[in-house]
Amino acid sequence: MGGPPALFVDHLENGHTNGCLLKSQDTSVQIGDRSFVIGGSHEENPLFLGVQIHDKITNKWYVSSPTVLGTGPMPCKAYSAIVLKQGRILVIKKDSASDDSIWFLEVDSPFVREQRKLLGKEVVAWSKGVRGNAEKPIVISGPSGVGKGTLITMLMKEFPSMFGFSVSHTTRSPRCMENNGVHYHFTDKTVMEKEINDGKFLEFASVHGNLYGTSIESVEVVTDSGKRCILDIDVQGARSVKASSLDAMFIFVCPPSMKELEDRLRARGTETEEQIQKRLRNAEAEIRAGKSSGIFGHILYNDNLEECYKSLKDLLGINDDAPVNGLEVEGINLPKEHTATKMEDKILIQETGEATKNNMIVLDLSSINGGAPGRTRGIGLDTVNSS
Ligand SMILES: Nc1ncnc2c1ncn2[C@@H]1O[C@H](COP(=O)(O)OP(=O)(O)OP(=O)(O)O)[C@@H](O)[C@H]1O
Ligand SMILES: Nc1nc2c(ncn2[C@@H]2O[C@H](COP(=O)(O)O)[C@@H](O)[C@H]2O)c(=O)[nH]1
Repeated sequence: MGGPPALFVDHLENGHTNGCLLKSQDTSVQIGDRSFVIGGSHEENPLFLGVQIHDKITNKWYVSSPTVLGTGPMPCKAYSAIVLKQGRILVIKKDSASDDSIWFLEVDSPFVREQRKLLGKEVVAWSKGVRGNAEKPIVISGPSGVGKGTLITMLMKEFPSMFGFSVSHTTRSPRCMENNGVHYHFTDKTVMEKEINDGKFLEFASVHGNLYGTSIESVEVVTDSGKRCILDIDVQGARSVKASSLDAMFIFVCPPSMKELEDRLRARGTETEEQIQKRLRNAEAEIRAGKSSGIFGHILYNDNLEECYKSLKDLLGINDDAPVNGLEVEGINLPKEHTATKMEDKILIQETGEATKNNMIVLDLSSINGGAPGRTRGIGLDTVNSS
């Protein structure tokens, strides 16, 4: 984005900071002692909308743009920006596609504060606004070899358009039947560590001697396709997700016995004897944590596979009559030219310009949930004729 134009500073110094359009395509909002200027393109990724911060007390711009977490919106002609509670800014893109019009920029939400502490730098996070209440993502954990992957494969095969798998990153080598980008994103430790440091991961953990992690993008890709996202991750990762705002359902899968777990791991034939021993040692601690940590709302025993699969479907509220198709992703169509006004938890969007039909769109934000990393769900939408 380069240095901010003097025009910005003038406007900020003159106090025209709350939702006021600075240039045809730039908007600034003030939260506490800081102004957030939204516009142009991001310093490191020109495909994304830029964000810069101005400190009112020192009257100085932050030297570099904040680290941006999550996939942000692409730049467009103009934006409205409205300050919400909990350090969030609602960003409405003008003249954009219906699946790309509503975004939330978190500048001081609990997630952003935690990430700022963790990464030791200034951070903001984007999440796209989604209409209605999509079903919660599902986190499935359990010791290696218990059958998580088998159960997930069965679910995805039976309901291909209802569920989508969050493809994790890992530093372990691929097994012979595994494909990059399908089973995992296979990567190098140094590359993955850099990406973790850049805030690209929702969670990560060292598991059985390798690094594994769920990128924010992996979850977003599934959510955007309208499918319910499934994460197959270990207990440490589940703990991190529980602490995030993903608002997921947590399921732990137990083996019928340690002997059976060992037999399954051996029969799978994918690990060396040394790796099997390591996985079995870790399994005991994982099962203890799975049962007692309070992370998991549901525990399944995978003894008989068909019975366990049926219990999983019951838990997820699907049975043989369930629709095979996933949810339609409903867009939010906004007039090209409009003004946006906040009234408590509602945003009134009034069409302007010559072709106005006196239609007002009301965005109801009273039930929004989720947020960065991922999507902000639960936006209500109403159209009112104001003539
Ligand atoms: N109920 C079951 N009875 C017998 N064998 C099973 C059962 N469930 C799964 N298996 C077998 O156990 C092996 C391990 O299953 P799977 O690979 O799904 O485990 P996982 O929990 O995903 O392991 P990891 O965490 O290492 O990825 C596979 O060979 C699978 O076919
Ligand atoms: N914390 C995370 N754990 C993950 C992730 N992806 C997989 N896993 C867990 O690792 C073990 C081993 O998997 P394997 O494929 O090597 O057998 C297993 O328990 C998975 O649940 C992740 O992204 N984050």
